[in-house]
Amino acid sequence: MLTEVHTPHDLKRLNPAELATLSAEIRAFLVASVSRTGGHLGPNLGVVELTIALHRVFDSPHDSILWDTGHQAYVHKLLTGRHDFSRLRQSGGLSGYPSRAESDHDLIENSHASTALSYADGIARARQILGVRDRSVVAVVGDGALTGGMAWEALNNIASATDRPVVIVLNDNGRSYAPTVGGLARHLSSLRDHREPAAGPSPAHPGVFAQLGLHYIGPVDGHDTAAVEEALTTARALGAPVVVHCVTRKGCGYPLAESDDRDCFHGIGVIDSVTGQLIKNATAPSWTSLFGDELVQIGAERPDVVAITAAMLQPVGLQPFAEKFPDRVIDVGIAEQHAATCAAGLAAEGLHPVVAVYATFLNRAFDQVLMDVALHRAGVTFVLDRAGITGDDGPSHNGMWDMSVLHVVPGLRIAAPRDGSRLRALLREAVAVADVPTVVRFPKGSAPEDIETLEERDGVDVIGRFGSGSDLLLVAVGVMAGTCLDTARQLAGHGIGVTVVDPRWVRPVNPALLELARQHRTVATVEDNVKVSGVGAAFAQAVSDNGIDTPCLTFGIPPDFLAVASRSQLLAEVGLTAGALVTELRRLVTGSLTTQ
Ligand SMILES: Cc1ncc(C[n+]2csc(CCOP(=O)(O)OP(=O)(O)O)c2C)c(N)n1
Ligand SMILES: CC(=O)[C@@H](O)[C@H](O)COP(=O)(O)O
Ligand SMILES: [Mg+2]
Repeated sequence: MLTEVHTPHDLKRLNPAELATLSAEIRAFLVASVSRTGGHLGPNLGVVELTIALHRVFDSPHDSILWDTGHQAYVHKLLTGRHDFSRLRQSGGLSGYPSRAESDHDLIENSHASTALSYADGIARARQILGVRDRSVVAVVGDGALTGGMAWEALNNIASATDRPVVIVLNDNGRSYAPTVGGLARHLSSLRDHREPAAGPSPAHPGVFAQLGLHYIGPVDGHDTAAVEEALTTARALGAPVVVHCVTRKGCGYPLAESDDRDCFHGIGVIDSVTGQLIKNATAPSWTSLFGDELVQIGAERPDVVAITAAMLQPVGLQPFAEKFPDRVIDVGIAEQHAATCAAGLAAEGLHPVVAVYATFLNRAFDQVLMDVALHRAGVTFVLDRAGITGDDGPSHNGMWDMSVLHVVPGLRIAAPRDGSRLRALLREAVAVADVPTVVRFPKGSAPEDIETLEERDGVDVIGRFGSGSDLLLVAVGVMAGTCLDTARQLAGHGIGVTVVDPRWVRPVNPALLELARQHRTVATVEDNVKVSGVGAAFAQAVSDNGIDTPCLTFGIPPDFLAVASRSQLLAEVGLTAGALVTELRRLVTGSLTTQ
């Protein structure tokens, strides 16, 4: 059946029995394929019937179907002619999120949660202004995404006009990774319990959506294609903003996922689809686990240390801390802005909060970090996992902007550990700071072997000396230390003397680093962050401000979005490999040496 569906129109002619067969085939396909590649299996198993119903009732791409976060759009991709999932989230393969380059059925590529309703409001307003009345706007939003503040800013606007229809499909499976938290989760649960057989436009119980003035249809069994179709048909005919509350199960139809109380196989690696076990098990400990382990030890010594997650307790490594100190972990939902300012409140009362988020998601809380935390000199520590190029999770998941945006925050200190031992040490140093915000950032995956310090210079670690002379000072930022040591070894082979240093704290600039710059003919900084206003730029500025005439070279990620590919492929693409650095540095250093 699935092989015969190339466009949504092919769905419209299927009878209920054929639709049931199609659902089963899609589920089998997802389990088989995503087990082989990794990806968001649980969320997509939960929206099979919902997506089929959507594409039978609405006429994409004439009608706009928006996916919040977009990690649950695999079924949408299958129904819009994209059946080759063999290279999912790999270079040349399908993106793990909607992608306009792949299809005109895809509109939102940003995989940051809680944005779809704002897009929907904008599209609906544009169509009203332009007099376009025959194109529906549908936004699929999860219960987790609905815990994000932006979603409520949008709801407030969508509810502001009864003649500007937006169909909001609430995909309520009761979970983000873990069960969704807060008053909203409780309210949705109460709406689910008032399950009404008919999907009438007026609620039997005026829930929050009805109170806002939105029509409410539901709760509807999100795994009953016919029931969802009926509700969507009613919603479409209303010609007004409406919430269709679909109750679904994450991982539906795959018992290993449905019964997984950790996260219902939210995002899996390569697994054995029969046992559910990870096949590619990393050997070295992950950065995340090292952070989580050290924080537990700190928590035992420091009763003032508390931890905050934005609906990602397990992915950011706070599970062990939560098990040990259940009263000192706060899950705010997908609400990074609230997390930052709530942390400022916690700090104001004398606690030391550790806010653990993925680097890319802290972008969302920049103003809160700047004004609510730093302006108030609050001792909050932000731990940024997935910092730098992550790669396969797409352009909006690379954690490549944090050191640029955070460099303008007065007083804020940034640490970039080069290995697990430095992570442990720098985390301790960070939580010891009570009068300014601190940041510790590290990449996805396994931590490298420890890189020992040859000599410590007032906080700057000299980690390598190669060849003779002081031709080049190579400043390695965090995880780039290994690459810089490889680069230095090769440069020495070409007669260039290199000192490799790790500043550990990259903001503020350490005076000892300036002194080292003074002692070398050339300086180069290498960072897994956007070049623009990153560590290299700030260091070059400091060198200049201090009247040091050493030429400074900056190596980082170019300020552009990166395509879907592996981390290693993208590092090569942006020239952050030893080979590329050697070529570039030989040219630049030799050139600058000859002019001196
Ligand atoms: C701003 C932001 N923070 C965190 C995440 C990580 N994240 C991706 S999906 C997800 C849970 C989404 O839950 P829900 O919206 O209910 O969708 P479901 O997976 O249940 O279908 C989270 C926290 C994100 N994508 N964006
Ligand atoms: C969709 C989303 O934002 C998360 O599920 C993210 O994809 C997880 O990333 P990791 O797989 O690196 O934990
Ligand atoms: Mg959910």
